[in-house]
Amino acid sequence: MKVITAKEFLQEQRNQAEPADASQLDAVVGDIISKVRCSGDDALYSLTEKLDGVRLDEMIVSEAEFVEAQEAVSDAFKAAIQKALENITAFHANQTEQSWFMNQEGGITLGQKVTPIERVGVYIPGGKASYPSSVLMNVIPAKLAGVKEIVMTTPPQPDGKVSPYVLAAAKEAGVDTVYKIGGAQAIAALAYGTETIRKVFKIVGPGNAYVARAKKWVFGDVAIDMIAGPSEICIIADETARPRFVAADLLSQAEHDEAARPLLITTDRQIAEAVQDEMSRQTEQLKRKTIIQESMKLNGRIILTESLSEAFDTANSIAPEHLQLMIREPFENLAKVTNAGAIFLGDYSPEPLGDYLAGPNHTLPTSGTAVFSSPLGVYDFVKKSSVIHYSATALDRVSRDIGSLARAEGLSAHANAIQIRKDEGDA
Ligand SMILES: NC(=O)c1ccc[n+]([C@@H]2O[C@H](COP(=O)([O-])OP(=O)(O)OC[C@H]3O[C@@H](n4cnc5c(N)ncnc54)[C@H](O)[C@@H]3O)[C@@H](O)[C@H]2O)c1
Ligand SMILES: N[C@H](CO)Cc1c[nH]c[nH+]1
Ligand SMILES: [Zn+2]
Repeated sequence: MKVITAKEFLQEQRNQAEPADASQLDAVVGDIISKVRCSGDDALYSLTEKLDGVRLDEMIVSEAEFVEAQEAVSDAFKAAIQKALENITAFHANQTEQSWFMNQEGGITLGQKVTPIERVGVYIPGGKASYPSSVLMNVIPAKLAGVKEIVMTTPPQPDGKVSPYVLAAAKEAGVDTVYKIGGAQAIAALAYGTETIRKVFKIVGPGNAYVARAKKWVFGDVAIDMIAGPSEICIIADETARPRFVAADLLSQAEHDEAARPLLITTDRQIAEAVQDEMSRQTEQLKRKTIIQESMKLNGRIILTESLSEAFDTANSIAPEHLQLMIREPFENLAKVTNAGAIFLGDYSPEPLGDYLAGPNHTLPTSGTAVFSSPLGVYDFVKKSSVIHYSATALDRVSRDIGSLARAEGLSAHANAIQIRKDEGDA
């Protein structure tokens, strides 16, 4: 990976404008969305044949396919899914919100009513790898929020089936229906509906550039969780960090995608060199070597800083999806982190722990959006309504003020709705 100073890195970031292929991506995604809107299921079948190389007879996963999947996965996998499900449920249970009401003198009741979104669509990526863990991370908070119907869509494998791991996780998590459709076409189907796929009210879940662009496109017609970009990891390491661990953790995210971004920020040149060596050595042993090497070359950086404080400033300006603190006193320095999707403290809290099993969500803000957004949670699956009740006496007490405000805005019908009640009370 390229070694640069913090100053050079920040300059490099500023120079990075919109990627050159953005308008081409827009054209491809726009075309897919309009095909799905115009031709519904027919478009889904033909796009799946063209883009995934699979001629589907049926897009809904059948009960027999679920049974086949349960039989295909090992007991060890089932046990691991159970453990992950328990931990994710326990963590997210803390996020549930109740409706609340407050009473004020004179017959006033005010409140906030929390209602689950009725129907949600979950996209699970499936192009380069299959992600049963993402099924749990996206479905469990929706279940805890009380969403009535959860549908899932994911690309078919070359044999026309969905990964048995993904199906087994979907069954465990309580997904209602699974569709074998991927990419922008799946997002369009969830957003606008087709003969088979019913329109949902919110779409959640990560995906590649086509999926992300499609979510941006349909936003407004339907709600979305976020625009999730390629995976990112940023590690702050001081001289106490263990190069073998640092290298392994950087590689763990580099293997997702050529566009993944592994970043190391360190105050120590020797650590930088040792991590470089370790990364080259460990990469040789890994299955997804080509993807890893490409990601390290394109987006991997080792950033040298003068001090730990400069390291934190740099990390905060990156606002990474995952931030690992592999420094002498991680807890004591936690307050210095202002922008990060998830923060991992110490040598024994590697990022994959959070990806699979610790409990917090792994769907996190990427591409710097941690400056304004949060991990996926139960709060993403509810909406709130304000509740207002005034008695006749309570309304009478404020009628003059409302009248003044309404007249100031030139809205006499507003004033009238108040005055008419006052007149009746006075009569
Ligand atoms: N943030 C998270 O929580 C999280 C979790 C898992 C994966 N990820 C990320 O999700 C991404 C998954 O990407 P993926 O590609 O493996 O799976 P994907 O399911 O997102 O994309 C595959 C689909 O892309 C479409 N596609 C491929 N080439 C196309 C083309 N030329 N034109 C139009 N459409 C095309 C196809 O329809 C295909 O079904 C990775 O970047 C990974 O890092 C993120
Ligand atoms: N690290 C990914 C999010 O950036 C999530 C994931 C799923 N499986 C493995 N990793
Ligand atoms: Zn990961």
